[in-house]
Formats: sequence, C-alpha cells, structure tokens
Amino acid sequence: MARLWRVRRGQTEEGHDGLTYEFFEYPDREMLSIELAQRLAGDLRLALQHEDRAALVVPGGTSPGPIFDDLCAADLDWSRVDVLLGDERWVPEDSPRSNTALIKSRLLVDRAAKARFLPLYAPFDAPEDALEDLSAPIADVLPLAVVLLGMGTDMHTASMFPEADRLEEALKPDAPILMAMRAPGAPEPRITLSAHVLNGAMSKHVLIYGEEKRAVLESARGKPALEAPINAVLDEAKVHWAL
Ligand SMILES: O=C1O[C@H](COP(=O)(O)O)[C@@H](O)[C@H](O)[C@H]1O
Repeated sequence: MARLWRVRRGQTEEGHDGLTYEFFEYPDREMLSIELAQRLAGDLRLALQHEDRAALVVPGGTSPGPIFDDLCAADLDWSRVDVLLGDERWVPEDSPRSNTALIKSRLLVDRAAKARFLPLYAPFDAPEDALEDLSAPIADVLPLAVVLLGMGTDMHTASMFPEADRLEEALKPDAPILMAMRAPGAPEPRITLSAHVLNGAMSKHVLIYGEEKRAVLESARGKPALEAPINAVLDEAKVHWAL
C-alpha cells in the first residue's frame, strides 16, 4: 500500500504557488507499478462508462516501462481507448531514443494491442513539417481522459524544458495542441502536447523514482513554470514515487 500526503503548496511559507497535489509514496518500484497500473486502468474504465472513447496519454523515457508491462494486461475495453504520447523526440522509430518504439513494445501489446495509437512522429526532417497532420487526429479525441507524465531532473515534463525556445507559448491557455520544441537540455528536436491540453484531462498522474527527483520536485516549490515546467501540470495531479 502507498502512503499518501496531500500537498497544499499554497499554504506553506516556502512558496505561494497555490498548487495542490497528492503525493503517493510506495514501498518499492514493483508495488508502484502494480498499483499505478491498476489506478490508470480504473480511471480509463470510469471514463469509458461516460464516453464512447477515452484518450490515454503516456510518457516516454526510462521510467514508465514497468507500468506499461502491467497496464497492457488490464481488463478493459481497449478497443475504445486512444493512446498517445505526451511528447516525442524527433527521431525515427528504430532509434533507441524513440518513445514511440517504447510504447509499441511495452504498452500496445497483450490486451492493450486493441487500442488505437495516435502518433507524435512522422518521417519528416523537422517536427514543424508534421505538426498539422499529427494534430488533427488529436483534436478529435480531446479532452483527454487520463494523463501519465514523467519528470526529468531538470524539472521538464513532456517536452516542456526549462529554457526551451517555445516554452512560454506552450504554457499559455491558447497554445496549439502540439508544439515543436528545442531546448539546451534536449539532444534532439521535440514535439509536445501543450500544458492546457494536458491539464484538460479527467485525471492526471506524475511518475517519479529516486531521491534526486523527489528533491527536485520539492525544490520546484514556489517557482514559476517557466523555470520549473513541472509546476505547469502539478495542480490536482497525483504524484507517484518510489525509491
Ligand atoms: O525525455 C524525456 O524525459 C522525461 C523523463 O524521462 P525519464 O527517463 O527521466 O523517466 C519523459 O517523461 C519524457 O516523456 C521524455 O521524452
């Protein structure tokens, strides 16, 4: 079982950013994977009780693989689920850095193979060349039902990085659904859902492992999202942590 803290940042002396989120601490990563996958599946089932289809956003990177291994076997009507990444690195699918390759091999298998995948990559030189084509099917599935995000040790989430060229625009309530992004901390161009699209979800979860990321999250307290992009999506989120 996870231990739960409700964090009300707006009421602390250190920061007054007004963000409230729940922090779930698990005994280990295995328990986190099992319980988080059950929670995501439960959120999807709930969404499907009210809507014909439900859109699930997932992160890439090194953290979510084990959750995908559990979630892909969840007993729910995957044929009514649209799965998409929160962000992608602008690399082909055969690159070891492809988030698409990760979810195709670890999430869109087993029962979840019946889900519909909405890509965030197309074989063009730059993400700008594909924005229109990739955005159109996403517009059709909004608002999102369930969002799972990761966080880097630089406080980036999705591909909203500190010092990214278009971060300010991505944080605006009227930002485009999908945006190209380049940042000093990102080795390749990126494509990302914008903050308001992620925040429109029925349920929002953030996955982090290790003492360093826990301390980084704590140090984001009171900072503007331009400096600490994770703060753009934290309000009303559930943060899941294990050592
Ligand atoms: O580059 C990315 O990094 C973040 C965090 O990844 P992790 O390896 O530290 O878990 C990830 O959430 C994002 O989707 C990915 O593109």
